[in-house]
Amino acid sequence: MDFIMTIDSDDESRVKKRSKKAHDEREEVQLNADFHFDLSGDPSTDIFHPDETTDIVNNVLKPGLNSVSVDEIIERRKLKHVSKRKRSSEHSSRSGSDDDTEDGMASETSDESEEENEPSSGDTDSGDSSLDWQHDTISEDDDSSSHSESVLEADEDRKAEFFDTVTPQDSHSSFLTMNLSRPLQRALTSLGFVSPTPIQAAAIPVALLGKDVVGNAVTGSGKTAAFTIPILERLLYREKGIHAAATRCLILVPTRELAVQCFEVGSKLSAYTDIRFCLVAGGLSLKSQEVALRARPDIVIATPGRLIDHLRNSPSFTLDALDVLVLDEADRMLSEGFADELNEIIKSCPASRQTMLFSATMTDSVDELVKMSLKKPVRLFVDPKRTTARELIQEFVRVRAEKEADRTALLVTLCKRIFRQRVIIFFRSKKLAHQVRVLFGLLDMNAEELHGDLSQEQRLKALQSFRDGQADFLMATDLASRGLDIKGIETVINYDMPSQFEQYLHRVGRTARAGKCGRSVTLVGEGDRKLLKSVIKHNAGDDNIRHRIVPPEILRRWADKVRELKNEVVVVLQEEKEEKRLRQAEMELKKGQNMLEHEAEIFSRPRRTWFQTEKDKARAADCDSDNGTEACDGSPSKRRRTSGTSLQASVSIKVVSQTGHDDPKREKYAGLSRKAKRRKIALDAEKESGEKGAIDAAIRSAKREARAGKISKIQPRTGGRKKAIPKITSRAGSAFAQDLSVKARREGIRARKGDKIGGMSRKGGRR
Ligand SMILES: Nc1ncnc2c1ncn2[C@@H]1O[C@H](COP(=O)(O)OP(=O)(O)OP(=O)(O)O)[C@@H](O)[C@H]1O
Repeated sequence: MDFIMTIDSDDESRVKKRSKKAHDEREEVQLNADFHFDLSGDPSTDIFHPDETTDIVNNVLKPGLNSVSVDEIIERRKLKHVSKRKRSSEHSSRSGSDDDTEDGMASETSDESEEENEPSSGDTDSGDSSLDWQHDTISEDDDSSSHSESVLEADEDRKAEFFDTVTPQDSHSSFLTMNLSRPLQRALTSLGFVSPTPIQAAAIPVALLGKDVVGNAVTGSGKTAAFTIPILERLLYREKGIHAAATRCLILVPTRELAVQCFEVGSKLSAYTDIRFCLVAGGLSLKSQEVALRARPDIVIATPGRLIDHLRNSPSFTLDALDVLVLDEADRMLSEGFADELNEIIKSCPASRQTMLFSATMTDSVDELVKMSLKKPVRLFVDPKRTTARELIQEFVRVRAEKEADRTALLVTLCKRIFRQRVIIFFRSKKLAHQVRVLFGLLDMNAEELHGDLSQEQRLKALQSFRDGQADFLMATDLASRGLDIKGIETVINYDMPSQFEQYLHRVGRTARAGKCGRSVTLVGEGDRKLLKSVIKHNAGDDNIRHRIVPPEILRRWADKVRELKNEVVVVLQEEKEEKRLRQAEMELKKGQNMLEHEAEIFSRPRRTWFQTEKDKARAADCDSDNGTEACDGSPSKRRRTSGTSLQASVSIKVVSQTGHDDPKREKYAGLSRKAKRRKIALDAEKESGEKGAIDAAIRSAKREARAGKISKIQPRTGGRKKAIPKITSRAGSAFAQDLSVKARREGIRARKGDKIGGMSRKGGRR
């Protein structure tokens, strides 16, 4: 069978049209004659020898310390370079030589365009036996896959027992048939959302039933709106007024960028409502978040660490009135070592909540999380097999073992000649992403970077610049691989193959979103054979796989250029480091001055606390430093293993406690009401930790006093006749006193203060 297509001009037409020149520049691409992999070689190498830059880059980028940006340093270097060249060209013209030009790049480009008009003869990878490569790949895989598929089937049966089988009766091809309130309909129209995506059509009615949901669909399929719409619909019916204000929904996401994005989507969808959101992400001002949380926003969108910080240290903030918990990109949160944080947060939520868990990829640890935190969830796997979007064309460029040193030149060649704008490039390490960004800058290519070595401010700025089209390239680590929705990304380039297939899916999922076309290009090293097989196997389209070959003579030209700039990159990094040191010294000075001036005030502030003890924290930090990883970025397998172990440990504790028998704590408080249990826990805590326990208990009690009623609890109207407040005890009574998915013909009705739900009469609304 022939699976891999040759790229010809027709194929290219699926990518957004570029200038004719750019189009003409595309190389002739042929199938590889003898594509052969061995399992050695690591594509994730430095662009330079590691010794040359390790120290420099490791120490260069620290949050908010650079007074002079890397762009300025690059410009400075370029200027120096140009004037040097000018001098040497003057010198050579004086000496009668005409073999050099004023600007190296100009000569390079004109030379290259001449060359590009020539047929690309001499391709080392040309030939016609790519079928063998493909055939070999698929047949090997088939043997092992039959076994794994039967294991999967057994797994599916096991899961079927655990999940709810509710299926919504109507299939919705339009939002209009979902009976959503008018403010929501208006927002959907203004966003241009006419029909729900498959995951939205499946999830919204079920979520309105109040069921727990596990949602899985391919990247870019609209999962964010799938959980936001039902939440907003419900909140329109919440009780209102100053005493009713409470945080009723919590959306947890793994990265700060995703939190910001989710906040934007939520704000747009709630534009015509009075529902208030609050963004609680790390890296942003703690103080202003505290102030915002004090006002008890309806929905909090948070990253786990920062949320815990507020739970522990913002006295008025509590999750006691929470009705809905959303875990978005749950597998990423677990793989990034947030298992303990998630446990802590879930413990702080009322058991009566509705929980929705969404991700494009599901892992075993997510299964465990589902088991421990969801109640008989409805499983909505819109796309059961792990696949890419149908509209995605996936290209692969082979990097032979002996050509690994030219990987960067290969990337530069692709970006100079073919993929020139709206390109996101993924790297395994922050260091490499930064180096290549500097190199692109020196090559006059407009690039930004996005990874965990930058301050939050720098990260958001880079993202905005790329969104706005000011930067053509975004150099990113896997920090950006999840969930980010940037309009019009044409190409995703994987500088190196990620270590896991899920990671690959998320990376390439940054393009070809919401039914649009897109292209991914992956540089495949000799050691990536296994993953390449998975990718080809899970390809969703019919003929979406391509093998691209870069003409070697052009590659050679760019490789020379990259080598030439090597020292320049090192100098830029060195200058950056010096800038940073200077800035740090300034900061230390400022810090010292502040201490002298405000010592009394600073020491009078209460110490912030954390859910882990200092010992636990140190242990976790030790693990991190052993693994050479940093939170929230990159994802070397070792860290993943550690997190996995930690999750398993915490999961096993939790699972035991669910079964009930081996948990002494559960035995101790068995049979008590929730309120009595809390009181007892508070007393115990007080006994255990003396004064600190007393303070904590006092805070808990204050929070309890300030807690608002549940959404459906009707408060007496002020000024009017008092009505009896219905006592609601059950889960269904709290958040979903009625099945909101079946409310008939009530479009256009806004919830009003005092309206009743749950089958009770409504004032001013047709039912
Ligand atoms: N019903 C709809 N009609 C048209 N466009 C939609 C609809 N729902 C969502 N979109 C658009 O689809 C894009 C992808 O949505 P979203 O980011 O929610 O996808 P996702 O499934 O969460 O992706 P990922 O798995 O990568 O996080 C967004 O630009 C969004 O505006």
